[in-house]
Amino acid sequence: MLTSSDLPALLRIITNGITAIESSCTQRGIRYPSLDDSLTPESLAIQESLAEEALPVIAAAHQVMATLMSSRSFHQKIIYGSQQSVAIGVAEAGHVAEILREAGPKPTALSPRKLSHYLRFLTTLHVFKEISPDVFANNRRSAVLDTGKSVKEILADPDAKYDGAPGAAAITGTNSDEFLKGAGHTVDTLLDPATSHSQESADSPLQRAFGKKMDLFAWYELPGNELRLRRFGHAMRGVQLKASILGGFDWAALLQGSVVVDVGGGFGGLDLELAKDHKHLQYICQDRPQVAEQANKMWRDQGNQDVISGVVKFQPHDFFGPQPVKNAAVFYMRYILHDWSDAHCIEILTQLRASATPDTKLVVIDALLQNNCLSDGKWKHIPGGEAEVAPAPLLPNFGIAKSDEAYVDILVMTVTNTQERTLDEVNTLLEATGWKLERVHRFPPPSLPQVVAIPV
Ligand SMILES: C[S@@+](CC[C@H](N)C(=O)[O-])C[C@H]1O[C@@H](n2cnc3c(N)ncnc32)[C@H](O)[C@@H]1O
Repeated sequence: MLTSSDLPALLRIITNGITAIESSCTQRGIRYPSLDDSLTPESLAIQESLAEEALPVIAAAHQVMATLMSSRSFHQKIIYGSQQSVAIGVAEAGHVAEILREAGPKPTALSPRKLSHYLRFLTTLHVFKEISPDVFANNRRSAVLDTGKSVKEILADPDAKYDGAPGAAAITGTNSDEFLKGAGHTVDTLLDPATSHSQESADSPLQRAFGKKMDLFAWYELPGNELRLRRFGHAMRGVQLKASILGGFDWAALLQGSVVVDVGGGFGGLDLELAKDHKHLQYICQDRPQVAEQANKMWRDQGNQDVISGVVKFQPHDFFGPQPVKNAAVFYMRYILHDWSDAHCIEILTQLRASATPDTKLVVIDALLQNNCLSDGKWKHIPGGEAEVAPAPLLPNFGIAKSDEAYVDILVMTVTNTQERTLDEVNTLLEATGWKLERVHRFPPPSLPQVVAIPV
């Protein structure tokens, strides 16, 4: 007798998951947002509240596609995947989401004929919709590109487009400019004996693309990169992923006046978010002098009370040098270690350890890569140490449903010549620098996990 394919099992996962989502919505008297619904905080909250239930459904749906699609079509989706980045980059550069929100003919530097082809391609990916031939409208997926500004305001000062806006437009612009230019040089960089085994950011594909030899953050400060630096800062500020910062670690339990240091904190978006809920703490956001100065000025100009009153302070500091704060309750870092090779991470963590008190906690917020096979249970003794493994026949790491970190893994190889890490790899860094892994807080994607460590 023939054994059955995985398709019936995948169908059951999809049916059970969607039934659970629908019945939860019915019980709560709400409707799960459709692709045509506006992107409101309420609809985002509904989606977030059902993220766990959605994971196996998304993983199964993609596995059905991988099973049913012809090899040629499936291969084409992979090799031409970068065309998605190109098309959405064109839509962002043309301020299309804002133009469609205002609905009506508006000036654009783009050729209407070419633009309609990019937009139609995006509609096939559920981004924008074509309501009549060559006439497009926003949908829930294209609305993420909308800065909320008027087209007139953007055209009057294009460099300020991302100031004060949600970060998706900024990260789209960053990706379709310097990141994609770097990506085109990846294979050459990996095959060139002069760079193939290098662990230095100066040897990244991005540096090769621009003909420079320096780390990404020094490069951002070169004359001519002013817009890129500003846009990157807004991209990072905009990636709030609230659970990664407000969930997990017990900020409320810290004593009144405790000092929380955000190491390499950029524009301080996370500190301002934390300060909304935890006014009893003092926040010091450290970064390169140019970034710290820009952030301080920006928030003061915007009248941010937490910055003006000193609840959140910006401090210029090079995290490779001695850490000036000697009484920190918490050192935390998001998206820092993934930008640096092991040798450089050891320098950063050693400086923090040298300034830690016996009670200081270290909170590392970065992706944790999950192997795509069954776990050997090595981290069972650490709370949160073992990631959930998907039920068969799904891929153990939930495939596309939990792939955000895998995408960034490949991205950082392009832009900083580094990789995301597994928990084993993070633990190696902690052990080498006098920190002890205490626990891991994990959240549904896209929120990043928190690795909490204490001084040995
Ligand atoms: C990927 S961004 C993350 C920003 C912020 N932690 C966040 O999650 O939004 C990396 C940050 O590290 C900062 N940085 C790079 N090199 C640094 C150094 N040597 N000392 C301090 N900050 C640095 C960059 O300026 C940038 O703001």
